[in-house]
Amino acid sequence: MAIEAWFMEENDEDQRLPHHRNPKQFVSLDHLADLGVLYWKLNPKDYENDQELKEIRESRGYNYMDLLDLCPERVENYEEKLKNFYTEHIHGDEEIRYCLEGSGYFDVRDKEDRWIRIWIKEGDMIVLPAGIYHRFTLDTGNYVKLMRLFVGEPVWTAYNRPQEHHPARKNYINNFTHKVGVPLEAH
Ligand SMILES: CSCCC(=O)C(=O)O
Ligand SMILES: [Fe+2]
Repeated sequence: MAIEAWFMEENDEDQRLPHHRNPKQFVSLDHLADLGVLYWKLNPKDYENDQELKEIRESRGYNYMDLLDLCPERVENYEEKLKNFYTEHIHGDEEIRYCLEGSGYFDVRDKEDRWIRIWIKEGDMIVLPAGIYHRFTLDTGNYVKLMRLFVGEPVWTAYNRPQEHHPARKNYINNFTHKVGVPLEAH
């Protein structure tokens, strides 16, 4: 099954809960693609020899790779990292994550500044475009193992909102939000 995403109910409940609206309001992959969010379903079992992953990495130039095993025993400053992950931010580059085990939520802002919650599970790979406001939390399963990919030397710097003057933000706005409904000839 494809990935699930939905509009979030914003309230003070535990961030690890699903935060569905009532009734549930799901978001399609097309809607995510409109925001510049890319998605692939891959086979996580033998990721070291996966031809499909290899092809994605080659075609998009993702030559850097490491693994993030998100549990207190394996991550320094675990609590602080989790807190930073859930603070709304952007990056100067794409954020590319491939879920090998466990699950978690990537929240992204849509064009009307609503939160969309994207549920990442084993085999889900997503790319968040540079400049999109986002955050991440574990779900109630409390564990995820992610592959992180990057073009060249990785830069993980997070710029917390507001960042309206950041070049990556301006670029994102130009590419993904301004041109909605405008015919191609008009550009
Ligand atoms: C746990 S990876 C996702 C968190 C995030 O947004 C980031 O690392 O910048
Ligand atoms: Fe991020």
